[in-house]
Amino acid sequence: MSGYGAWGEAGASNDCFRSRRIFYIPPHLRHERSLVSAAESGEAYFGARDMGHRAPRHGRGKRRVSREPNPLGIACDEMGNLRISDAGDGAGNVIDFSAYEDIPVETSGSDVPPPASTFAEIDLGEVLNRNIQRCRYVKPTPVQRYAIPISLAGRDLMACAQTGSGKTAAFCFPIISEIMRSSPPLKNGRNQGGRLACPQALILSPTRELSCQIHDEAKKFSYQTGVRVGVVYGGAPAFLQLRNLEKGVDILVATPGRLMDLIERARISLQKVNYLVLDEADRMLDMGFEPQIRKIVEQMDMPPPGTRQTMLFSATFPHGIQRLASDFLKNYIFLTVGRVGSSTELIKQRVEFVLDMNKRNYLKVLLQSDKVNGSHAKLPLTLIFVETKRAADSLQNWLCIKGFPASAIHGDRNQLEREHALKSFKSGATPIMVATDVAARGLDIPHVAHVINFDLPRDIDGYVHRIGRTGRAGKSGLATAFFNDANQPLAKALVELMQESCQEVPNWLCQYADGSSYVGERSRHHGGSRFGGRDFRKEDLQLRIGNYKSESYGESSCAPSHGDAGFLNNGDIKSGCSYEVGDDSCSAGADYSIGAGDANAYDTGSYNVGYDQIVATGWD
Ligand SMILES: Nc1ncnc2c1ncn2[C@@H]1O[C@H](COP(=O)(O)OP(=O)(O)OP(=O)(O)O)[C@@H](O)[C@H]1O
Repeated sequence: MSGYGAWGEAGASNDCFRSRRIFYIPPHLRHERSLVSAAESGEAYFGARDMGHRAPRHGRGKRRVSREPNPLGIACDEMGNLRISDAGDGAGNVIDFSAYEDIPVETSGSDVPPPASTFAEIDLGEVLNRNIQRCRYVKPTPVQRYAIPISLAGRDLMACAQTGSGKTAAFCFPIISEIMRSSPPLKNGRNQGGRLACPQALILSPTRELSCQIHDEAKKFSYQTGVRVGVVYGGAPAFLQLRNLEKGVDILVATPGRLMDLIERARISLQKVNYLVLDEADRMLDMGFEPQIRKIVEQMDMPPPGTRQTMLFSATFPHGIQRLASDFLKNYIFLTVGRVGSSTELIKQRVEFVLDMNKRNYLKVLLQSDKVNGSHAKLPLTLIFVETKRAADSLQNWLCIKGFPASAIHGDRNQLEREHALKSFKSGATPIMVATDVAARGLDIPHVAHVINFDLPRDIDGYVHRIGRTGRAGKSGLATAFFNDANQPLAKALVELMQESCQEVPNWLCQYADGSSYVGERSRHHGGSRFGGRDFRKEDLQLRIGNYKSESYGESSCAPSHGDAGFLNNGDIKSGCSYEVGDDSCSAGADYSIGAGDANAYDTGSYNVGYDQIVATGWD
C-alpha cells in the first residue's frame, strides 16, 4: 500500500491477493502513521497500543504540548505549535462573513444570555482561541454569536440557522471549552477497565459522511487542548473505531445505528454524557430515526434533561418536529437566524420547466455552458440531486459516456465507494457528483458552484438543505431546479421561498403555485416570515390564549410586531404542551417515522398527514 489510502494490508504479498489480510482504515485514522505502517509491515494493528498522543491535563490552557497529529494540515514548529501565519482556510483566504451582518435573529425563552460580538469577548480559553485563529475565524457568525453564550450559560437550545453559517463551530466551541474547564478531569473518557468508552459529550448526526466531517472539525478545534474526539459510524469495521475509543474519548460523534450497536455490546456508556447535540435535528427526529434516537436518549443510561445539556441544530425545524424535540429539552431557548443563503441572494436560484424526457439533454446544455463559462474552460464543482439510487447510478454512467467526469453517492454504495466519490469530487478529479439525499445535509464541500435539482425533492425543507451545499461561508452559488407537472405540489412553497430570498420567480411558476393544493410546512407555519422557523411554543401559546387557556413560557427578545404581546416572563413550558389539546398530537408525531424507514429517501407525506391530524383534532 502506498501513502495513506483507505485500505490497510496485513501480511502483504502483492502478487497474491488472497494471502493478504485487507482491512479498511477509516478516514479519521489515516493520519495514524503507526497504524498504516503496522498494516504495511503485516504487524497486527491490534498491537499498536499507544498511537494516541494525549496531552495529560494540567488545568485549563496548560496542557502539555504533545506530538499530537496536526489536524489543521498546517506547518508546525518542533514543539508542535502551529505557525499562525501559515494557517488559513486551505486557500490562504480569510473567509468573508460580511454577508451575514444584517441577518435578523430572533430568540425566545426565559433569561436569554446576551450575544457576543467577538470571540475574544467569550471566555473560551487560550488554547481554543488560538485554534480559532488558526482556522482563520476572525468573527463569530450570527449563530455563533448567540449560541455560544447560551451554551456556556448551561442552557438547552434549539437553534435554527441557515445552511453554511457555522453551526458546527457553534456547538463544538462551548463543549470543548467546558470539557477543558471540567475539574477534576474525568478519566480520559473511559472507565477503569479501559474497554468501556464514557464520553462527556455526544454529537449525533444522520449520515456517515457528516459524522466524519464533524469529527474532523472537532479535532481541529480541540488541537492541543487535551480534549479527545472520537467517531463511530456504520459501514466501517467497528473494531478500528473501538480501538480508537479505548484511548479515551471526551467528545463522541456518532450515527445512531452504530452507536446503538456499540452501546448494546457494552462498549460505550452514556452515563457521563453532560452535553448532547443533535445536528440536523429535524432529520434525526424524522424519517425513521426517531424511535432510535428516543431509545438512545431516553432508554439508555444517559442523564435526563436538566442534568445534561441538550442542543439541537438545523437549518429547518418543522413545528411537528419541534414538538417531538421538546421532549429532550428543559427550559430551552429557541434561536432563529434568517436563511442567509436565500435572503441575501448568496445562492442564486433558477427554476426551469423541463419535461422528464428532456432532462438529460437540458442537463448537457447546462453543463456545457458552465464549462465554457468556467475558469480555464473547466467545469466548476457541480452537485446534481436525483430522487433514487438507481437514477443516480444511471445518470452518472450517462454523464461519463457523454464526456462529463462524474461520481455518484447514495445509500446502496459501500462506504469505500462513497468516500471515494466524495474525495474525487472534492479534489475536482470528477467535478460532477450525482447524489441522492444522502448528500443533501450538512456536507461542507468548498467550491461547489452549482447545485442542480435534476429531480426536485418532495418537501421545501429538503430543497433548502440541498441548495445549501453551495453559497456557503459567505460565498455565492447557483442552484438550478428542473420543474414539471409532477412537482406542482411544491410550487407554492418554492415561490414563497424564492420571494423571501429576493429571487426572480418565473410567471409560469407563480401560476403553478396559484393552482397548487399543497400547503407545506412553510406555508402553514412560517406565515411568510423572513425567519428560518418560529418557536412552536409561541404559536401554540397564542392559540391557547385564544382558545383554551393562558400559560407563560418565557420572554421573547423579538419586537412586538411578531405578536409577542401577552406573553409572560420566565416560565417554562411543559414538554409536549400540545398534548393538552388532544392526545392525537402524540400519535400524529409517531407518524413521522412510519413509512419512512429508508433513511435515504424522503417521504414527507407521512408527516404532512400527521400534522393535518394535529390541526384537525387539536386546533379546529
Ligand atoms: N466564524 C467563522 N469564520 C469563518 N468561517 C467560518 C466561521 N464559522 C464557520 N466557518 C466556516 O463556514 C463553513 C460552513 O460551516 P458549517 O459546515 O458549520 O455550516 P452549517 O451551518 O453547519 O451548515 P449546514 O446547515 O449545511 O450543516 C465551514 O467551512 C466553516 O469552516
